[in-house]
Amino acid sequence: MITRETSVVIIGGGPGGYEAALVAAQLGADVTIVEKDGLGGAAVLTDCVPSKALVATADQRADLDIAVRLGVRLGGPDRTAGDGVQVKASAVNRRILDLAAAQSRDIRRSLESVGVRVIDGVGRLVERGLVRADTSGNETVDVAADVVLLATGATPRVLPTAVPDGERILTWQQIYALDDLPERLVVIGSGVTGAELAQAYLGLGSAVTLVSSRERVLPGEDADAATQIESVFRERGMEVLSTSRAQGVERSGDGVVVTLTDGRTVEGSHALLAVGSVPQTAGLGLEHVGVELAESGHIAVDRVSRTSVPGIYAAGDCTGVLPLASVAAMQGRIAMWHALGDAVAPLNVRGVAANIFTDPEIATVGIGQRVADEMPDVQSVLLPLARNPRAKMQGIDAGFVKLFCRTGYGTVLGGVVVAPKASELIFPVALAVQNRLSVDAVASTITVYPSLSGSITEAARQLHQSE
Ligand SMILES: Cc1cc2nc3c(=O)[nH]c(=O)nc-3n(C[C@H](O)[C@H](O)[C@H](O)COP(=O)(O)OP(=O)(O)OC[C@H]3O[C@@H](n4cnc5c(N)ncnc54)[C@H](O)[C@@H]3O)c2cc1C
Ligand SMILES: NC(=O)c1ccc[n+]([C@@H]2O[C@H](COP(=O)([O-])OP(=O)(O)OC[C@H]3O[C@@H](n4cnc5c(N)ncnc54)[C@H](O)[C@@H]3O)[C@@H](O)[C@H]2O)c1
Repeated sequence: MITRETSVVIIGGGPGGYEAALVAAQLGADVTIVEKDGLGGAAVLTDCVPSKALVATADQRADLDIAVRLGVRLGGPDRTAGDGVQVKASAVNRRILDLAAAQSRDIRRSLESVGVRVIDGVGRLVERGLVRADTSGNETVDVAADVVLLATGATPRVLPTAVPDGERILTWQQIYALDDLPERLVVIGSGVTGAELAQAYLGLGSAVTLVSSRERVLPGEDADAATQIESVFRERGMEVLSTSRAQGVERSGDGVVVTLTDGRTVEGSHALLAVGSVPQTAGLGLEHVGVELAESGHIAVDRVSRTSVPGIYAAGDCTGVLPLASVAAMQGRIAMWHALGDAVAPLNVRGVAANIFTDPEIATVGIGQRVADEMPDVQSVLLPLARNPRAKMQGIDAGFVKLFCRTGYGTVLGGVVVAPKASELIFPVALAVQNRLSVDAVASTITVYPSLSGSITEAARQLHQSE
């Protein structure tokens, strides 16, 4: 039985930390959260939320191009969508920062409303069961803890030869301070962050060069999806430099020069580093209590978020399990359910739906092509969206639905959707994967006509397993 005296101290107020705090408060614990930059964490203030708001702005402009293809004329008979449409970066960025700040305030309000004590400051472990916070008001506060949750996130990786200056050599956390749109942006790194932001700036009107260290962009993703997105990038005028690694970036007059490892150089007005993240574990006092780190520097945890030290849990990007806000939040909740004796199921990353907010979006759940290729009893089908009647009406010419199922049984094991708003379309596939539904169960569900989700039931129909 939990008593009010169970003291939970959480270091880090991102999704991993604040969602855990809400659960711990609900279970009757005495909860303190220590956050140094702002509630909501990097997810809300600099990473996930601002980037998705920027993408939403770019999408509005891209929709104008579709409108013109559908016969809409703007401003006169010969005007194309791009004519006269301008993006005011300062207004876009102001809106994004305001939106992030408002979300951070909402999170503070909801935490305080359930009695969570919020300390604005830097937290660290002094010994097992004791957290010290150096507050923004220059005080030192010690809080005794029966349970500690470390949810300190990660920070952008920077190259020693490309030191961000916040003006022209930028991390993704610094782009919202710009007053003007970069005229010629060089994005270094074609992982999810690089791909999303490169396309967003292209859509807003910047000339963009993407420096991709691999043969294709989004190397970790479904190859069919990544190949299609790279084609879209190139068709819309992005310069993609494949198998190119940045050696360093230097300022040069009013711009930057990016030197590649093969000696070539790329000039731009700005460079954006999107070369991954490093876990934020330095200075946390982990060595005082013996919390083990993995070789990558992440805090090692099991599927119920336990570290190597009893009573100390960790969640989110500092664990490196799967760097998504949704997963961080679930790891944090699981930690509290486990620590406070509530019913808990271990984290299942296979059921996690994820989305890349390019245009079109790429949404995935369950097994992917790579795993499917290694399993002898998996069947798959890929249906291009171009054949879908709704897609034709909406002027959608790229995208597809791919489904994986177990041969014989027909159980849905995974799927990939490449489409506008794929993040919404993946839900029925996620529901099928999570609940082990068969392709026949999906196929027998009547969808709206015409709708993009019709392609999901059609793919399921094509995977019907005959006796
Ligand atoms: C550009 C970008 C876009 C993304 N988009 C998405 C998306 O669309 N969907 C998605 O699911 N995920 C997305 N992610 C990933 C997502 O942002 C992270 O998985 C998520 O932020 C992890 O949450 P967290 O709580 O672990 O850490 P964070 O959100 O980083 O929060 C950790 C907090 O801890 C604080 N902290 C650190 N050390 C201390 C200390 N010693 N004392 C006090 N406070 C401390 C930090 O200041 C920070 O506020 C994106 C990531 C990036 C980089
Ligand atoms: N929509 C979303 O949910 C979303 C968005 C952004 C990030 N994220 C999360 O964050 C994780 C990390 O993504 P990320 O893109 O920030 O990092 P990443 O590590 O996945 O990608 C960084 C890329 O930069 C490349 N790179 C490294 N050094 C380079 C160099 N010198 N020159 C050129 N390229 C170089 C790497 O090869 C890699 O492909 C994702 O896997 C995802 O979980 C999620």
